[in-house]
Amino acid sequence: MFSQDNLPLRVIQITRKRPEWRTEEEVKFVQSCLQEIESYGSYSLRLQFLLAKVVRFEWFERGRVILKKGQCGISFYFIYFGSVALTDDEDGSSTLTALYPVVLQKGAKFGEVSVLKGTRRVATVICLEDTKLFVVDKDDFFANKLDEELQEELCYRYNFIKGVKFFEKWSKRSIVRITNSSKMEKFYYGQVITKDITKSDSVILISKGTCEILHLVDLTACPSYHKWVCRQLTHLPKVPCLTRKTGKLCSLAGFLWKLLNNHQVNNSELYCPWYLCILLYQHFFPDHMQDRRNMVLVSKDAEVIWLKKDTFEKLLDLGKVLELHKRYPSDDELCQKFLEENQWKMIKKDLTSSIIQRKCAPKITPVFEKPGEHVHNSWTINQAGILDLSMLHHKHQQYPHRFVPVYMEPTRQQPVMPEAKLRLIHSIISPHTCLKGLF
Ligand SMILES: Nc1ncnc2c1ncn2[C@@H]1O[C@@H]2COP(=O)(O)O[C@H]2[C@H]1O
Repeated sequence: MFSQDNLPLRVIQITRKRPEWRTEEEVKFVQSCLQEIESYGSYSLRLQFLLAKVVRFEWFERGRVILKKGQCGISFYFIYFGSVALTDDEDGSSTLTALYPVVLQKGAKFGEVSVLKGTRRVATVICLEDTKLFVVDKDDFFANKLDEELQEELCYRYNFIKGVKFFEKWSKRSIVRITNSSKMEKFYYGQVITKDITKSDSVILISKGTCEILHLVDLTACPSYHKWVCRQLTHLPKVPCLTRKTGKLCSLAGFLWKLLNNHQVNNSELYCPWYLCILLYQHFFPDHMQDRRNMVLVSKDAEVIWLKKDTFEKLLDLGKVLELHKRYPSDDELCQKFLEENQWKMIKKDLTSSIIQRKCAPKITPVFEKPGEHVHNSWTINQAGILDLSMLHHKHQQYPHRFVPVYMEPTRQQPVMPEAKLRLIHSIISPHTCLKGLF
């Protein structure tokens, strides 16, 4: 069951219990719901868990003063829903007259300054609308050693950022600022960190482990792929899709052949911050240097630190940022790499199968017969995501593959291209002379 703003009522019930009465499963549930709050989500998972154990829920009406300037700090607050204004007077009345009062919205936190430093409140906080808050009391905070945890994590982030070569000339003050606006997160092996780093609003530092940058390449748009296919199929008597000037493998145009191109980055590359470039160039480089291709960042058991783009931008020496520019390989270069790797994969595959079956293959034989007319209608992708160009030759065999139309010769009955769905391919088997019999 959810309240009006999607806060599950169960969270309210759980947070009414004393911390020691909450089960681990309940605390995890609260933790997952509090992810909505940005400032909470910026803590490490361990700290989030500890906070979820002690938070309690509170609801204030519009106009209510939550805390007053000059009081001792006994709690701090996360805004789950609503907004508050900060004022310098005690009753908050100046919010009505101030031209630009400081307003904190859903996702922000406040009241932590006096709690952590043991000082008096530096401002009065008043609700601008009905506001839902999660409160952490000072006693619970210190009893659960959250201050130590908070400090330890902050130090870790600070030291890590300070150690990155890119930041070596930054002042201590700037590093403290960027550290305070950063957050740390751990990702499992294979977990997507961001679907498109070029659109990310953070700069990502990899503090532990390795990441992969994956980029989808449309092979049909790569000249290298066209050349390669021509080379592979030169012995075919007639392949209209390759020879027609306007055709240009037009039959493949409906597909996006998936090429997963791995570019690995890890924390050993800390001092070679090209991985920063990937994230930076979209925002900070001149237009002609920008690369807007979609790139997915995937964790290989990585821990990352997100730096807020806005804070980073404010502190950044834009003159220096150009030094970070590095060109990412073009799609055609990625395609070439893929084809090279593919060739090696296929040699290995052939070698393995020829060793396994060598008794049955006494001499080198071309495996494929001349193809018939049917070849123009279908190539296949098998269950393992392998595009099998050699299947063109097996006209008599019925393979349990899903057939993918490649080229339909325009006839009167069938003048249009067949519908083709996007397919993933991991490698390509091409017609070639088999290694069978060599060993
Ligand atoms: N300029 C500001 N921007 C954001 N938050 C502020 C600002 N000034 C004060 N605060 C918050 O208002 C809170 C008032 O109580 P504290 O002094 O405990 O902690 C303070 C901060 O959390």
